[in-house]
Amino acid sequence: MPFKDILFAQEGPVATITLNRPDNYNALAPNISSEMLAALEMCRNEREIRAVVLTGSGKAFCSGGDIKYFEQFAGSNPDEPVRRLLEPLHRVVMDIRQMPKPVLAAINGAVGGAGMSLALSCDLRIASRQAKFKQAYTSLGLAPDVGWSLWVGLLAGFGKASEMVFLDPVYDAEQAQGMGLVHRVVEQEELMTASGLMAEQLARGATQSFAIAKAGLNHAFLTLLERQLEVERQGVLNASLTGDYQEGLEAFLAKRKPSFKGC
Ligand SMILES: CC(C)(COP(=O)(O)OP(=O)(O)OC[C@H]1O[C@@H](n2cnc3c(N)ncnc32)[C@H](O)[C@@H]1OP(=O)(O)O)[C@@H](O)C(=O)NCCC(=O)NCCSC(=O)/C=C1/CC=CC=CO1
Repeated sequence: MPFKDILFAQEGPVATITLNRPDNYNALAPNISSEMLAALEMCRNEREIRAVVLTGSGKAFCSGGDIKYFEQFAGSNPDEPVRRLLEPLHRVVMDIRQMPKPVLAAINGAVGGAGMSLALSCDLRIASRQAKFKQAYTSLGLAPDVGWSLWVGLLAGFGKASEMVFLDPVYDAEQAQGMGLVHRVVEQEELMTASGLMAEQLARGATQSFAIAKAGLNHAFLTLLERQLEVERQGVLNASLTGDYQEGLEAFLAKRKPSFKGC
């Protein structure tokens, strides 16, 4: 299947999906999510595939929602791009969680907003030492979505989730590992080798056993996911109607600090 915004490769039992919009730091617009859905379906249906790697091309893993796409709707329909993006992205996250095979995020660089949600929805994460992590939503005048509040709350805890929401620091890979957001940190040049080796180990594992165990983990920890996605959907739509979001958008595009008014 020809893809425009992702690359798809299969080597034996390991499939690799690469987000491939490097000029926009692999930002998420509707087409890239649709292509991820198609690639995930192939991974699910192809019996030979027993492990999936998700990574990004260039300097970023994924910078979240595509701010240049949001800009096209600024003013008249500010919530429209959020609506258009959320529907396929929610399905991507559900498909990753319901994939009866392990999904490994190979985090090659910057991660922001919904890009973090995407990485955290995977089963395992290896990060390059050059990776950096930013919540990003609230600095844009939006609110976390795509399961972000659930993932970060579960993995890093309520305190760190609050720090990220209110202060929006940029964490490096070691800090992210210390918080439980990534499992391993390796040198940039070793990332794809280390990820490939881990994926091969996963692909040699008891795939049916992994599928049953993953369903059990989902049931124990993620029964709230669908409800959380709905709460976040409503939240980010409400936030997208504020003046502060307009300001956040303009400030990002003008490469300046936003001046929020609180409304
Ligand atoms: C922290 C960063 C991710 C990385 O910082 P840095 O390494 O300093 O890189 P920059 O110089 O800032 O950026 C490099 C170029 O990439 C462009 N870019 C970066 N992020 C985006 C983006 N999200 N959309 C479009 N383009 C992006 C940036 O303009 C630079 O291009 P030029 O060289 O041409 O100028 C940092 O980049 C950062 O903080 N990015 C923004 C993160 C962000 O705000 N993401 C959106 C959060 S909201 C979100 O994810 C929301 C939704 C909402 C609704 C539905 C669905 C999904 O998400």
